[in-house]
Amino acid sequence: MLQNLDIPDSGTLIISNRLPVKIERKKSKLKFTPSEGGLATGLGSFYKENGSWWIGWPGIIPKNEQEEELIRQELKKLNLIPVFLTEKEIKGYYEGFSNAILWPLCHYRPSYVELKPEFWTSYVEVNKKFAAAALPFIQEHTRVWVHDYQLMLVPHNIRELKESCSIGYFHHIPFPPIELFKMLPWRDELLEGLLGADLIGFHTYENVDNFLDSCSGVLNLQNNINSLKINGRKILVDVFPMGIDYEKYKDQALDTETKDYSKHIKELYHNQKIILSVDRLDYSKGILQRLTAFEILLNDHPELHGQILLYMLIVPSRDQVNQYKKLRNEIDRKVGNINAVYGKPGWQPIAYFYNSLPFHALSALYVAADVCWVTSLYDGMNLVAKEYIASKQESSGVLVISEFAGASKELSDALVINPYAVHRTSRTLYDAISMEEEEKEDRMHSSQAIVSKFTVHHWVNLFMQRLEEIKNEQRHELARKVREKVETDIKSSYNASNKRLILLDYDGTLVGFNKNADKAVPTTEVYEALDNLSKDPRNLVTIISGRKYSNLESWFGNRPYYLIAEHGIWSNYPNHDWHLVPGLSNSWKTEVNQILQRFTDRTPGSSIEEKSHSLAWHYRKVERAFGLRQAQELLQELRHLNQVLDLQIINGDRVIEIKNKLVNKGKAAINLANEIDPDFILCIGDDATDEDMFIALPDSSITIKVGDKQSHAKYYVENNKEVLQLLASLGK
Ligand SMILES: Nc1ncnc2c1ncn2[C@@H]1O[C@H](COP(=O)(O)OP(=O)(O)O[C@H]2O[C@H](CO)[C@@H](O)[C@H](O)[C@H]2O)[C@@H](O)[C@H]1O
Ligand SMILES: O=P(O)(O)OC[C@H](O)CO
Repeated sequence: MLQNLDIPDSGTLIISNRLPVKIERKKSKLKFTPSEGGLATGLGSFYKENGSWWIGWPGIIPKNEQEEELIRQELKKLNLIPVFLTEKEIKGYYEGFSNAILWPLCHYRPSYVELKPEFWTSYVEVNKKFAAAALPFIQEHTRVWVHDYQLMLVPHNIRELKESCSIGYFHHIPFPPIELFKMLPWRDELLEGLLGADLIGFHTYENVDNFLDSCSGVLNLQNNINSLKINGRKILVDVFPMGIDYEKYKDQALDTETKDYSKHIKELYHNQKIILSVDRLDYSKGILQRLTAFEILLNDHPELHGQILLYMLIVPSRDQVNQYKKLRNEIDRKVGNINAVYGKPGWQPIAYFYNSLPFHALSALYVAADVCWVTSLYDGMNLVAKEYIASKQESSGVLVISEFAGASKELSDALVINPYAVHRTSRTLYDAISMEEEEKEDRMHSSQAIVSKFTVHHWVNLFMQRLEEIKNEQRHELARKVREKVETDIKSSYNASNKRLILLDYDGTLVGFNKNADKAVPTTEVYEALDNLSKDPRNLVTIISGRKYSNLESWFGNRPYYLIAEHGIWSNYPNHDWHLVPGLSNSWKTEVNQILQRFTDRTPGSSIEEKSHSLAWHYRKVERAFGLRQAQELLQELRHLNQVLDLQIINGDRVIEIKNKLVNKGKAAINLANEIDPDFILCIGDDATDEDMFIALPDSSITIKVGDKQSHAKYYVENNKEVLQLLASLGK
């Protein structure tokens, strides 16, 4: 058994379902070959260079312990650590949950999903098995990189036991829209599993969006510029389009052996334009649609008979999963049919191969092909497209790629198709075959500029850089968090002072939010904490809120502390009589109210609150995503109007408030501070409006934000419970 690997700082512990090497038993001998599949081909060529190690399944069930040990030792030489799966685990975890639930769901095939609870049980167990296999090699400083949908629970499994290590996760396939993801009975667990990571990456922006939508819709997590907060830990979600090892494909294409083999292929199919497709056998690759489009081309262009060839290379994949078995039969039938109908002596329109090719042979095919044709119905990235481009060093060619492959977003000089539109696709294929040399070269050169820059090395570096950045941010955040040390410092300056101003926001700071604002009433703990503080004559406790003064008066009117309402418009300092800041106009209200009314009529669940000198549009009860969208539109309209009215528009927590610019919490707080001239100021708030106080108060003030958002406050606490704990501890 391996123990305590010495992974250098430059290295990473990679964990994926499949190792980049697969082992097969051929005539009772073990054969080690490179795995197919995007992740293995992408990272497999260079992970060892920086001292990384890779944990995964070698694709074989050892006959006995002796064989298992032999495999371990052989793999160890390649920096690989095997996780062996039993037949039952392969059925339940790999073929079942991974490839009969997650794969079809992520590729928009809900009807292929087999929601069997036993698949989930196996998935949970095997994810634990992978995490357990990794744990002995993980120190607190180790960088762990988990890959793909088969291991979505592993980040959480590792995080539970290794709190501070860096964990990245990359999802190589699409992430479905929330409507599909929500179908899964285990949706919460899967998301929570991923959120054990510090950085979560996807190939495209669309996937990032879908994932964040699910986090918000399923777990009710709000994101802030692609970052999420879990148990006080900040997590980043970002786009990292994967590249290929460009130099490797380029060099292989220029190799003499490759060129000779490519020439041989050309001679074999002399006078025929070779249209190449290369994929794993998978319904997501649009193989049937491709065959239909090719048939249409043959039908519409009899003059091309004998002049073109579809060279279709398919690598066997997941052949024990129902939908894959069916697909294989359908492809066999369709290819046979097209060849039978259109073929003639000396020419078959389709050359179909169902096997895996060694690298040099694949490279020769790329070199020989006049067109590379990618028809994915949905594909995370599609590396074949990029491999083809890298291989076109001395020969020309055209890439025809589906708009549903992630790679199409980068390769704008390729011919982009909708593979479902089979007639149009066949016409695009015709254009590709007949394209002028000059245009081919132009398009290929621009594509090469992109593929050679955004390589797999670039991808790894970028991902690791972002992982380090987020870890640094987490460390920084930790220092800002009010914990034992910070609390002791606050207490000692509190104890050393004689005139203390304590400014407290109300909603989100002293009490939690409630969908019904009237129900967010003060709790016994709130009264206790504030009463306790007020007992000390050196303290001036002040609640400073956006609420109407009537609200504050009804809850706290009989208390010794002071109240400031409507962001500073009303105050009962110094004699507990309410008074208004003079000179404020309300003439703007009618016009703004009309706009708010229009949005309220269009947005079920939203409401308008009229205060004496402000208007607030609440959307806490509106379906989250819809509410946010409506709020964006409303903000835009209000800002436009505000060019004339010159009001303050506050984008708060599920509320947009419009008020006179002359008053804000910052001005109210500093005015009060100037009047009483305290030697200690504590100010706590959670909202955008509280930022005005954090900015306006003197630097010596202790400012605390509730919830760790971007803030001008010096410190933060997680929630209102922590606020009350802190206040209670000061009162002691
Ligand atoms: N017959 C054959 N012989 C030898 N090699 C063969 C072969 N057929 C295919 N391959 C190789 O297998 C790889 C396939 O990678 P793809 O990106 O095209 O799809 P895949 O679905 O496996 O990858 C998943 O991961 C990748 C990487 O993230 C995403 O691009 C993709 O969308 C996602 O589904 C290529 O490197 C290709 O060269
Ligand atoms: O053959 P599989 O099932 O390991 O799939 C390989 C693909 O790269 C999955 O992303």
